[in-house]
Amino acid sequence: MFVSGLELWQWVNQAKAEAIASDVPLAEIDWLLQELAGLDRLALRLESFKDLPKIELKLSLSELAQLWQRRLQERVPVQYLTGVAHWRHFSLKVTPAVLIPRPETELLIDLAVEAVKSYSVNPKSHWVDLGTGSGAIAIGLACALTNARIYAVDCSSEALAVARLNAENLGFGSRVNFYQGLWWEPLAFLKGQVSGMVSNPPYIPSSTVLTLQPEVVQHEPHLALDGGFDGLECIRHLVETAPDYLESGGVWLVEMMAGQAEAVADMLQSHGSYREVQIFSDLAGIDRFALAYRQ
Ligand SMILES: C[S@@+](CC[C@H](N)C(=O)[O-])C[C@H]1O[C@@H](n2cnc3c(N)ncnc32)[C@H](O)[C@@H]1O
Repeated sequence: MFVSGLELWQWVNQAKAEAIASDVPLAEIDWLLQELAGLDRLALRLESFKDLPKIELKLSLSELAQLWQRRLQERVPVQYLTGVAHWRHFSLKVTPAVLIPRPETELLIDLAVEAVKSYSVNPKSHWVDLGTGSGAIAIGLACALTNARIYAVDCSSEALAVARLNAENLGFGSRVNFYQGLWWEPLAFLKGQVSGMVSNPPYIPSSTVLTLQPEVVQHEPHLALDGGFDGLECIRHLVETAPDYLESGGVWLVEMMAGQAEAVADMLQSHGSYREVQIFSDLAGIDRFALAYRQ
């Protein structure tokens, strides 16, 4: 479908006014047009696309307008509307079966790489991503730890289908193995051999989930959000179960919610199987990640 630059520019102006009225970030119009009109950020910022005689859209202008109304009225996240989320340098397919990977989660990969540098890594190392969702962490690990084999687990078969597709599309299909099941359960064959466990598990207290913004509570999978009554049920389980799977010196690395750092550090310290418990903050300065090494 082709539209003139002027027609699209007129639509953008209307969409901007609607975004302001509905308290939706203006940047989301750019995200939509980057995906659906193939425009780059500079052309959008300078509005230079206005002078183009024709622009190819992946859908008609009226379909674009309908999609935008779903964003405004139904509060559907723009990533579900386009089916794409950008995370690190990857374009990941997302559907409502998977959590939209968040920017803060990107730091887990850097923390894993730093942790690897601080002890000598087995070149045939096994790393796991528990609760893989879109596959973001597994793919990030496969890209950053070029000698590692990655094992990614999720209990949702719909999420795993998305994660598999992402790994294939990004060229990591042969380095990441996917398993359906509960946390470590499908990985019994790796007991005592895992060099690193990375997880962004559900960590929001059940009573808080329903108070989250409509984009999250109405559209993202609650299976990916709900961490039980205190939000710590999954993390507690990972603290208790990981020692059977991690090799000595193996890395335990988890994302958590603001306010959980002290409780998670206590769990790791008092378990007796971990050493060098550390807390790291995200770019907003919130204590967000817990890391420890298997004794
Ligand atoms: C917060 S999401 C994280 C998704 C992805 N790793 C990311 O960071 O964007 C948590 C994931 O854990 C999965 N999950 C929840 N309970 C699980 C369980 N008992 N065993 C395995 N996966 C589980 C959910 O399906 C969801 O995909």
